[in-house]
Amino acid sequence: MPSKMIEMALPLWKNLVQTTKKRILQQRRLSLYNGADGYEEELIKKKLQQFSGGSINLSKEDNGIGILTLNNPKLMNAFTGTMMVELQERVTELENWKDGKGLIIHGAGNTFCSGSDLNAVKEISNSQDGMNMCMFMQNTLTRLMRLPLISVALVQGKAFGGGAELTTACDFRLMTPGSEIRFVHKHMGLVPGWGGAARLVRIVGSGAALQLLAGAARVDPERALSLGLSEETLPSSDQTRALGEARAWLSHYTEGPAAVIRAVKKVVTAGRELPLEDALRTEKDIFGTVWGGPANLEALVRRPKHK
Ligand SMILES: CC[C@H](C(=O)O)C(=O)SCCNC(=O)CCNC(=O)[C@H](O)C(C)(C)COP(=O)(O)OP(=O)(O)OC[C@H]1O[C@@H](n2cnc3c(N)ncnc32)[C@H](O)[C@@H]1OP(=O)(O)O
Repeated sequence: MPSKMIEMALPLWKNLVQTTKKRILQQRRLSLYNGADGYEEELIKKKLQQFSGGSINLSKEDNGIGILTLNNPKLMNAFTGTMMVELQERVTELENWKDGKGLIIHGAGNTFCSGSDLNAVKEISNSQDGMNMCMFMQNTLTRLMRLPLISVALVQGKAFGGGAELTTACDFRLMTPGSEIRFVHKHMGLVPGWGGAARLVRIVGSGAALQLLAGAARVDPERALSLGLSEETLPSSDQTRALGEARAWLSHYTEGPAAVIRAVKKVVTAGRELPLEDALRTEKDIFGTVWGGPANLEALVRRPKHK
């Protein structure tokens, strides 16, 4: 290659290496487990790739709302191995979507998700694979929960096992008439392993969580509302209409500049996860990103009255 071209390409190459390094470091920071925990990511990814079927699809809309579709309707949207890997890839994509403000997770074929694919689970029922799969999914769902996007699980049909756990990694749950959330783990001789128990306790309290897990209880929209597990029961059970209603519900919270909405989610994430002093310091840092920013300056000129 002529030296002039090398000279031109070198800064681009350096930039690419730096961006990739930054991205990997960010993913590690947002994840829970790494090699020090005995977690072998490449090993479990290779294993999961052997159990294929279905897909996880993401569409990013101009209004800043992403629609993540669990797509394996033949198996009630159960998570195959490749779907677990694809979920991780989609979360990475969402982490890099700087215009994003909200996210709706729903299932294809008018049902949410029946947990992990039992055909795959049978093949990885040994302890090493089980632990690695558990850490893989906890890392992915923790990163999902920490996205600077306001997230909603749209529960149509059934959210069972790992599907019920996934709903708890969202900020909000909306249910359609006739749908149900059910932590069936006890009947599988298990407890949640994708972080669903820890998050459920924080959403509904330890007493209610114990009842739902120990009773493998069916949670219909009415009970979910009274427990605070669901925000609202949508009027429609039709797939397309329900998605429209979920969009409209979410847009009340995502209206406004992305920088501000994302900052709101970040301060709440800090408050939810950190000890008070750390949360306060984080809030100060995030405040600094919006103070004197375009939306703030524009509001100072406009001087709105909040009647
Ligand atoms: C740690 C727990 C673990 C995790 O978190 O990783 C899990 O999630 S374990 C999985 C927990 N989920 C289940 O045990 C669900 C079992 N399935 C059912 O209870 C029913 O299928 C139900 C209630 C979801 C749907 O019942 P319905 O009568 O409406 O439909 P079908 O039973 O005919 O289901 C259609 C078709 O889908 C297959 N199916 C459903 N769920 C799964 C699954 N999780 N894995 C694999 N396959 C699943 C079902 O077998 C039917 O296929 P067919 O070829 O007709 O048998």
